[in-house]
Amino acid sequence: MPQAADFNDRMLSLGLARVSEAAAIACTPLIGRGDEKAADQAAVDAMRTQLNRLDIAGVVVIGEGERDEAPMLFIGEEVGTGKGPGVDIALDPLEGTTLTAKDMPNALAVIAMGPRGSMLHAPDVYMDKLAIGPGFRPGVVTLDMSPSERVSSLAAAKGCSTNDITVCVLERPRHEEMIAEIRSTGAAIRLITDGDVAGVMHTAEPIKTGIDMYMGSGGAPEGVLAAAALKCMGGQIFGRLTFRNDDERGRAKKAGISNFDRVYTRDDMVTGDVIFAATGVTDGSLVPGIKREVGFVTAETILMRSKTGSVRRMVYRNPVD
Ligand SMILES: O=P(O)(O)OC[C@H]1O[C@](O)(COP(=O)(O)O)[C@@H](O)[C@@H]1O
Ligand SMILES: [Mn+2]
Repeated sequence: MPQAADFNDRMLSLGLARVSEAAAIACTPLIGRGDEKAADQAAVDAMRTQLNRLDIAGVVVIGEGERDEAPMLFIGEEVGTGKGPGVDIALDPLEGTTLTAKDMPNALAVIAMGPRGSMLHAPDVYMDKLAIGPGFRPGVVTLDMSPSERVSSLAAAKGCSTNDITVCVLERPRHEEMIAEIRSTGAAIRLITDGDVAGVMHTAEPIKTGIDMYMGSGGAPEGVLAAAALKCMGGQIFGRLTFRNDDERGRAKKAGISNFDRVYTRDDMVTGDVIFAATGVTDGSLVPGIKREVGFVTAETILMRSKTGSVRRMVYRNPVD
């Protein structure tokens, strides 16, 4: 099998865009139809078909779950034609199933690819996350700081008041205390109902999105995908796995994790070069969603490579029946 040195990300990245594109387009008839499962299934099927056309010897590292609970794109599944470089794949065919079912903003089809062995095998548990965009010294905010310390430290680094900071947070009962503490600093909070991959990515383009920092817990798999995105866009992300019970600790052990308290940096989660593609399903601040007009469907993909920091936006318009 060709090794990491053969990871030709220039050409592979173009193929990757077709994969997220196919997943997003497959959701088209299911946007706003109230059926999360059907939307997710459509995205998974389309992503898998397209992924298997790529000349890679891929292994799904971040996928739809373990083999027994996910019929397709399960963790460990081999994908691609097998006739190319050995690669790790992280994917979330529909990141924001509920957002899609309700036609709310920021649902994405997401995939990232790196050389074999370069991505954290994150179990399907929660991860406490903290992210900021590019241009700050390492450690200006850390997971060990309290939420208010993070806001103050970031404001000092930006040379602004805490009132000028906006933090993005998933609206969940588990975040109530954190939200109250952030509010006590005078910072603004952009509450999102779902979709923390987009939430984290928003910190990398603060002028466009108005978001300076992301914090709170969400899926660990989404943490690795967000780390892949920030590796391309610039920015810092920290993640610490959190466990609610022994079953979840067992999942982590099975994934090869022994230190349960470890704080993972962006480059711990994604250790090598990575390429990242996300196609908008519903309209978002970073990428527009699928558009339908009679006879046509249009999809927009953001495609990025960490090696060069290049960002491509690809608009695809295709006739449909
Ligand atoms: O809804 P929970 O259990 O708080 O989990 C949060 C996770 O779910 C999401 O909001 C949506 O993920 P899916 O649409 O892939 O299920 C993620 O962005 C986030 O990491
Ligand atoms: Mn998701």
